[in-house]
Amino acid sequence: MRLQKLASLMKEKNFDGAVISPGTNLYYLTGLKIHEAGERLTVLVVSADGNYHLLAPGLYENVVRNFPVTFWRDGENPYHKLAWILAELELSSGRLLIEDTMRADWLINIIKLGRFELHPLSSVVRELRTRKDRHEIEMMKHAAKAADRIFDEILSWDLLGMRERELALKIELAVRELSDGISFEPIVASGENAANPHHEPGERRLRKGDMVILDYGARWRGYCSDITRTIAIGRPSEKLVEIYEVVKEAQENAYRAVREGTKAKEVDRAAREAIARAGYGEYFTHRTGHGLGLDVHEEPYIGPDGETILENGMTFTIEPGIYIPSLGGVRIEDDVVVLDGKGKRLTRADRELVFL
Ligand SMILES: CSCC[C@H](N)C(=O)N1CCC[C@H]1C(=O)O
Repeated sequence: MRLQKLASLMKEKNFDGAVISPGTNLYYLTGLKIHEAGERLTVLVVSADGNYHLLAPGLYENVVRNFPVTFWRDGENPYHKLAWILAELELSSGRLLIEDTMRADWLINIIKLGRFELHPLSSVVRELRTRKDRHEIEMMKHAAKAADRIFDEILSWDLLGMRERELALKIELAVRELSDGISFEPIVASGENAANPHHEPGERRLRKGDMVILDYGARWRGYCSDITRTIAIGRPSEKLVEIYEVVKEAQENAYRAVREGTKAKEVDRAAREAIARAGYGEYFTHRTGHGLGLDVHEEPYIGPDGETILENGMTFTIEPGIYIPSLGGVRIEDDVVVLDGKGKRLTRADRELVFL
């Protein structure tokens, strides 16, 4: 069904076909769970006429069923078989969409098989994926609930003296117990490390006076959640507590700015203005949010350049932050869906500052 939608979109936009390697687009379009297959060529070829054929390594002979497929075994040259599939689907030349994340060595060999004009698959598939249907939103609610429950669990742990990477591992285990897995490696950033938005958890132990950024997410049936809460260990400096309140207000303002018909950049502006008003504008160093779904970062991006007009069914994060070198940082993040014209939080863990 979704493959047929892709085919009609390709027709509409004058593309002849698509070559799709394993990843979230392949899963979204076919439901096939083919993990990144490493170096072994695995591609789905789809024509704008609605025909499609998978080329997969022999390892999948007992896995892929009821789907038009050709297998190749180790020792064979898979590109000979791919050339045959392209010819069968009348795609030996023309305007082709290529999966954005395809390995460069595959792409280089595919280019040699014909005379193509190549374009990124995302330029077309984004039109299908950015608005989630009811089933997708249910999956995302489930992933978000798991993230909320884990935050409550974290608050019951004895965090004082724990190393960042120990806490990250405990969060990862908790996520894995409640869901299908992590949506990305948890971030635990304490004290001055919290000034780095993408800090990699290390050996630092959590101590009194720290603000600690916790950023993690769960996956449910492929769909991601992504939550950030910042907690205090003991009593941090007055400046950090003030910063917390500024970020909380910025996050709330951005959330309230979410409306069907509003541009993504208006939501970003609402957060950015609150932070600038409080005098911390230069310390908010990233966009306000990003789309969320099968990928943890996808369209629509909620940044100062976000021209996407928000529509019902769009799902994204709102996660302003303030990061001050040598002092630390604060970020608060929720997942939001546009429903009935307004934003609705999917993650709902308490946003008041917790002092542990
Ligand atoms: C996929 S790792 C980062 C997850 C995090 N929630 C996140 O998306 N961000 C943290 C800082 C800003 C934002 C980002 O755009 O990377």
